[in-house]
Amino acid sequence: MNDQLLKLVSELSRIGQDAVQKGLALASGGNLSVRVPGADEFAVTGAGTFLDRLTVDTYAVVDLEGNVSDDESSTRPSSEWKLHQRTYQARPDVNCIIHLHPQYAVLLDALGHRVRLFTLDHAFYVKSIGRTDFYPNGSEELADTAATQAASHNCIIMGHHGSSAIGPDIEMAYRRAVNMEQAAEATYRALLLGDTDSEFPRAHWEELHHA
Ligand SMILES: C[C@H](O)[C@@H](O)[C@@H](O)C(=O)COP(=O)(O)O
Repeated sequence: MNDQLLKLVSELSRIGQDAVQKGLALASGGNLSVRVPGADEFAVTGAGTFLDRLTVDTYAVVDLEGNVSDDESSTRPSSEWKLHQRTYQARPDVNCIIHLHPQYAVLLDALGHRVRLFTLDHAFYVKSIGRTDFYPNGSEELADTAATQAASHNCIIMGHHGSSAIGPDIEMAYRRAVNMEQAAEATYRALLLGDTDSEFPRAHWEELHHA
């Protein structure tokens, strides 16, 4: 791993810790990846790794063709490496992918409810949410469907499974991931209160995204 990628990996490892503290992934659930902007390879967490126990040795380096670099360590890449690879192929502007298991977002989606955006930050960071049906982890179908959704959404709910949040850098991808789950929790509470349609005012939507 070159120095630039090493620096990004240590920043990403801190995000993994935070995500676990927030309950967005349990045990070895979830996987994270990052690349140096413009690079044709990315570092992805290893299969079965706990996101709050990441070190440089728990990452694998994979190129955009799917070749795993074997000169660094014997770490096997996440079972979801194709999800990361296909998303980077679909979005050259994206340099970080955060796959977590946020419970409110997944539950609402499984029950057929749309996650609504209520606050300025939900609307600004999340903007829109794509979704996929359930496909097994590591499958071509999951990787391809999520990458197709990523062409028009920065946040995706993977049915009965988890989420994928993407961004030009680690901070933006994580802001999107946590705001999507906060919006999902707010939607859940709104439904408990009997509200089925409130959300961030459309009148302010345009100015928000063209500011
Ligand atoms: C069954 C896995 O936990 C699945 O949910 C996968 O998507 C995941 O989050 C972690 O898989 P890896 O440890 O292979 O990254």
